[in-house]
Amino acid sequence: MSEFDYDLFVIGAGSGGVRASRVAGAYGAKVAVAEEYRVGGTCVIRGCVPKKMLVYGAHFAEDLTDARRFGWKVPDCEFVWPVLRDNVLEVVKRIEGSYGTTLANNNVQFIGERAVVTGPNSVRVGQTDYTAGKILVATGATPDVPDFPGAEFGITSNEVFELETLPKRIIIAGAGYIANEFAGIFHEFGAHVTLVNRTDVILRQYEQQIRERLLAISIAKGIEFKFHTVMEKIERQEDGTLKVYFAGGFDPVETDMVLFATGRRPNTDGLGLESAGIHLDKRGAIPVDDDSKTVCDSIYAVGDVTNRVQLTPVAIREGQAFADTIFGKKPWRVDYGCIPSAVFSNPPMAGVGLTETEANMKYGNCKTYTADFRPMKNVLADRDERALYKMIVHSETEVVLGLHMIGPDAPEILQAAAIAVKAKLTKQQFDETVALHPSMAEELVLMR
Ligand SMILES: Cc1cc2nc3c(=O)[nH]c(=O)nc-3n(C[C@H](O)[C@H](O)[C@H](O)COP(=O)(O)OP(=O)(O)OC[C@H]3O[C@@H](n4cnc5c(N)ncnc54)[C@H](O)[C@@H]3O)c2cc1C
Ligand SMILES: NC(=O)c1ccc[n+]([C@@H]2O[C@H](COP(=O)([O-])OP(=O)(O)OC[C@H]3O[C@@H](n4cnc5c(N)ncnc54)[C@H](O)[C@@H]3O)[C@@H](O)[C@H]2O)c1
Repeated sequence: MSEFDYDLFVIGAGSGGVRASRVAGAYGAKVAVAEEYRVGGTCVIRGCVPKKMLVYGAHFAEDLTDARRFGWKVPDCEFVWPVLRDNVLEVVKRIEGSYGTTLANNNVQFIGERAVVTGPNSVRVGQTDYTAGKILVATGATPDVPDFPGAEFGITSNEVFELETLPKRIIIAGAGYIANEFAGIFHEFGAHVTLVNRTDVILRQYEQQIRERLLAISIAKGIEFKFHTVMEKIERQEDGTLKVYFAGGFDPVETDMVLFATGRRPNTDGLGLESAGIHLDKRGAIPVDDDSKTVCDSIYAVGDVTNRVQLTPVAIREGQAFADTIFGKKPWRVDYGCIPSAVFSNPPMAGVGLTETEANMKYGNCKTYTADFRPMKNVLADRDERALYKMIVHSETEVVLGLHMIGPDAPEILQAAAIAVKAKLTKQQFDETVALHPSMAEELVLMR
């Protein structure tokens, strides 16, 4: 008999926590997972999954317009938000249910409440104390909302999926992932979208030419950008609309909705980690080593709460590596090199490996190749939107160091190409691959 109630107690049933719980359970460990909201976490309930479904739904606005150029007699169409919203929420509920079933099938005990750490081997849920050989903190992150008068009148990505009605005008704070994805979504739903950003750089971590192409296309579509400013105050007016004031001499603007997309901070408030001697970094994240272990030998942390890479597949890998290493006797570590990522903006962009600036800093002058083209579908649709692919290549070895793209289906194309970049293939090996014609992806092997 173990001296503890559980071999593993997981706090948070999101991407990282569910993977770690079910894999540890499958290895025969006695596992409990506590979740204060809904099984599935951010990705399933109010992140990647419903977001992607809204991206699909929103894109019909352009598809239906383009269809006429392809010979379809499309009558004037009406978009009914509650239908899309409720269908998306229904699918989310089904996925949540299947996550619960997976936990049960792997003998993981589910506790639907908030848990806090009370010591190296103990947690508290409500009035009940539990002990565990290992504790895994997988509590994710939460929207970081700037503090200024009236900020409470804005919403975050937590609320955006359940709106009663769609705004006709929306101001989005931030110019990162969520801001650009929802700018595309709301614009296609017919709203006037304004993005407000402290600098004039959007999606800073992406390749400059690619993000500049997104900015140019977004502006051409009618999305408005207010750069070098921040919101200073929001007032709610008698008719329910909002008046937003900006720093730096910009006139106030009336709007129906404000969405904060200003980053996500680790969910560590009141989590009791100090009871185990764990101190947070200045972003509130839990510091961990390469095995996701904290300074306390019995406590580990994975996913957004560690603020390493805030992406679902990374949280899942960290959870899997933890469970394999600790409960499966198969130790391995997550490799953070060449993580592909995408922004589901309109059009979407995606990238893997080094940007040109990063590559030049690391290796000196690198070679770059680009393909700047109008996708065939856009030609017939008479849509003046060009795709751009960019490859960064080591000047001596010819190894492809980075691949970046914007255009239709860029995330789908990049996932496959990321295998080649991760495998350190050379430009010549790309070129030796026969093009698949006609496709957009063939540009990858035809770049000059
Ligand atoms: C709008 C949006 C879109 C996104 N889109 C993408 C995308 O397209 N691709 C991508 O890779 N990533 C995307 N992400 C990021 C992705 O959702 C996260 O990186 C991922 O969910 C992190 O997983 P996690 O396990 O660390 O945390 P989470 O999935 O957030 O899970 C943490 C869980 O812990 C629970 N919890 C917190 N504190 C406690 C406590 N004390 N007790 C019990 N339970 C607790 C929370 O309720 C939550 O369910 C998106 C995020 C957002 C917000
Ligand atoms: N497609 C995807 O994979 C995807 C989609 C959505 C979210 N995510 C993940 O979720 C994380 C959070 O998304 P996000 O868009 O909120 O963050 P982000 O880090 O991508 O962007 C935050 C933006 O807010 C700005 N900002 C920060 N503080 C501010 C302040 N006080 N006032 C004004 N502007 C401020 C930043 O300059 C930046 O433009 C992302 O970093 C990403 O890891 C991923």
